Amino acid sequence: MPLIELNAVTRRFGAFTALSDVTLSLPQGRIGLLGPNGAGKSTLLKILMGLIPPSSGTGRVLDETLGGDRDAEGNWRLRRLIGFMPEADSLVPGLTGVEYVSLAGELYGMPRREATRRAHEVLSYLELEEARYRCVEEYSAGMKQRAKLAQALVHDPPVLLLDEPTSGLDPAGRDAMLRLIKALGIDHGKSILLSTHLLADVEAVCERVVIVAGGRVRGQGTVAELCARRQDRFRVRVQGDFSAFRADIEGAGVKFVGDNGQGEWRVTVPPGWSNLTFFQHADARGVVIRALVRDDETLEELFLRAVSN
Ligand SMILES: Nc1ncnc2c1ncn2[C@@H]1O[C@H](COP(=O)(O)OP(=O)(O)OP(=O)(O)O)[C@@H](O)[C@H]1O
Repeated sequence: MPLIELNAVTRRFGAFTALSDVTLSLPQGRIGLLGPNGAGKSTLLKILMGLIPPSSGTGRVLDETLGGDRDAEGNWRLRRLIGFMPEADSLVPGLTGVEYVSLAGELYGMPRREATRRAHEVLSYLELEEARYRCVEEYSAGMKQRAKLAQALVHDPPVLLLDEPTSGLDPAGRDAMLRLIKALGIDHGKSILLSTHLLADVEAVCERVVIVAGGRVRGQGTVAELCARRQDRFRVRVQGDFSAFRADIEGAGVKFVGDNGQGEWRVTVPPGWSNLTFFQHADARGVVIRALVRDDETLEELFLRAVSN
């Protein structure tokens, strides 16, 4: 059964269209929802949880339908399938870690004893065992994020929707959070939709990625496929009168992405390119190639290419 299926989902807020005609079919597993701020990621997460309906279009999360005339019971079932970690600070001041997470469990419909038992369990799993009787507002940023993750896990849902889970964390805190999320997927079989504007987060955790920008899906595939679409790039440094050489290799399909005007270039090469061709053209024009080093497009650059076309 697919994790998520969406058919032409559109969401408007007044005259503004936050999501436009989104059609997706995503398998269970760890999926990155990647896009710049304002792309529509949070809107999509809210639709997937049944918090807001689509303006038009239909969809499913596992065996629960979205949209249409969902009854209250349907939305309730959907919320039991899903644990949600919001981006905004959702911690309740004055509560200890255990109280906060058990309260979330009770809100999901768990009996109090069961909710408390699970709260201890998930807090220990998320490395908050020592801190569980301290007030959540005294937690460090990393601990707060883990407490938010704990409340998403308390009812043991098969699906986790995580909105910018590394937001506000230092590098060590980020690594810890990403490691925990990945383990939830791999060791505990959770399906994860990780919404983020950070490609490195997706690379660290996810098998698949959906790129959204301006309310539309701009690309999707496995993280491995995305990496394979990276352009082959080189840094070239030449000496001599290079204008004819430049024109020759341009004619052969080389594209210039950087040029300092003094014979230092960053270029992309066409598929099947052999580096020997650089040297043959250089020879023919009496130009010396001083340096030729591989400098492939970063995933960040690839991502920018995807969202800007
Ligand atoms: N309730 C609302 N009323 C009006 N506009 C809204 C509402 N919710 C979201 N929007 C608009 O929809 C667009 C997409 O917002 P959304 O929060 O889904 O983006 P996002 O990708 O999650 O970005 P961010 O990471 O900044 O939250 C934004 O331009 C936002 O201003």
